Amino acid sequence: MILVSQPNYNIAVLPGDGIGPEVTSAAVAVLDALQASGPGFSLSYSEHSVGAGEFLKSGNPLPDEAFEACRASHAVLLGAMGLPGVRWPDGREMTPQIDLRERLDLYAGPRPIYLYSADDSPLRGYQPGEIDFVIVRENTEGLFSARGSVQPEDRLSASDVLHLTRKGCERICRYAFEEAMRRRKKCSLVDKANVLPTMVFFREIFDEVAKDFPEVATEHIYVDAAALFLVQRPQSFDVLVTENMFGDILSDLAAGLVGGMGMAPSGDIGTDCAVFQPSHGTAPDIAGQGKANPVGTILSAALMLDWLGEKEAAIRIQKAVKMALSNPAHRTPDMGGKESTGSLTEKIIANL
Ligand SMILES: NC(=O)C1=CN([C@@H]2O[C@H](COP(=O)(O)OP(=O)(O)OC[C@H]3O[C@@H](n4cnc5c(N)ncnc54)[C@H](O)[C@@H]3O)[C@@H](O)[C@H]2O)C=CC1
Ligand SMILES: CC(C)CC(=O)C(=O)O
Ligand SMILES: [Mg+2]
Repeated sequence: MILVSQPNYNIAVLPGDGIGPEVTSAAVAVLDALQASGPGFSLSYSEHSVGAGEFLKSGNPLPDEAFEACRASHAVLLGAMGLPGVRWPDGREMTPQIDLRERLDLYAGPRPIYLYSADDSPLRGYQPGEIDFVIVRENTEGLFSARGSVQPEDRLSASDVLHLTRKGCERICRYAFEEAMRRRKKCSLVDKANVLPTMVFFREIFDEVAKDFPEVATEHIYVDAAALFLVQRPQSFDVLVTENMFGDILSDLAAGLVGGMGMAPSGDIGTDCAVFQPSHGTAPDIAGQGKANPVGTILSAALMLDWLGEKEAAIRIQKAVKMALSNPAHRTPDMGGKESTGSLTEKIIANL
C-alpha cells in the first residue's frame, strides 16, 4: 500500500482586540468543521497575543515571538487590532497590522467585494453576484508609511509624506493585472493624478505595466470620482488598484455596498507570506456581546485556503456562506437580523 501524506499547514492565529477573538473563533470553527470532513489537507494552529491589549500587558503590540511565528507559519489568520483609547505618546493608535505588512513585505492588499444577497445592498436592484470586484490596495508604501514621522515641536504645522517607489508601483500594478486576467479582464487605476506628482508617477507605471497585459481593458479614475462611481455603478468594476490610504478608505465604502464591514474579507499578500483578516476593525461598540458578524473573517479564511492552493476547500466555504445567507433570517444585528456570531457560524457550518 502506498501512503500519500497530505499537506499540513501551520496557521498563526492572532485574535487581537475587541471583536477580533470572537470572529477568529468563528473562522477557526468553520476550518475545523471543514477539516473533519477530510478535505485532503490538515491545519494546525498556534495562537499569539498581539494588539492594544498586548501592549497594555507587555509594552509591545507585536511581540517578537508573535512576529517570528507569523514569519515561520504557512499563513496568518488575524482578527483585528487596536483600540481607540490605546495610543503612542505622539497621539497615534497602535497599528501593528501596518507593521506586519511592512516587516513581512505583504505588498498586495486584495479586498474582494461580492454581493451574496440582493437584500443586503443599500442600493436598489442589484442581484447576487452583480456587485463583484476586488480593490487591490498597495499595502507597504503611500501615505501610511509616514506614520512615524516626527512633527515640529512648535505645533504650528504638521506634514506626512506620501512616498511611492517604482518597485512598489510596478509590483502592485502587476498583481492587479494578474488578478484581472483571472477575472473579467478589466483594471481601473484609482489615483489623484490631477493634483499630486506621486500619482502622475503611479499612473506612468500603471500604463507601462498595462502594455504586458494587452487583453486587459484599462481606465484611470480620480479617487473622488471613484467614490461616486462605486456607489452609482459598482457593477462596472472588476479590479481596482490604488494607493494604500485610498484603498483603506474605498474598501470601507465598498463593504457598505454589500451589507457592511462584517461582510468584507481581505488578504495581505507577499511573495512567500500572507495574512488574512476581515477589512473591519475591532468594533469596540459591540465587542464581547456576541453580535459581531463573522462572515468577513470566515471569507478571509477561504481566501487563505485559496492562497495555500486549496481552491476546492475555499470554494466550499464561499458556497456555504452563500447558502446560509440565502435565508434572510440568517443575519447578525448589523444587517438587521437576530443571529449571534455563534449561531450564524453554525448555519454556515451546516451548509459546508
Ligand atoms: N485591520 C485592523 O485591525 C483594523 C483596526 N481598526 C481599529 O479598530 C478600532 C475601531 O475602529 P472603527 O473605525 O470603529 O472601525 P470598525 O471597522 O471597527 O467599526 C466600524 C463600524 O462597523 C461595525 N462593525 C465592524 N465590524 C463588524 C462586524 N464584524 N460585525 C458587525 N459590525 C461590525 C462597528 O460596530 C462600527 O459600527 C480602532 O481602534 C481602529 O484603529 C480599524 C480598522 C482595521
Ligand atoms: C490601522 C488601519 C490602517 C487598519 C485598517 O483600517 C485596514 O487595514 O483596513
Ligand atoms: Mg480600514
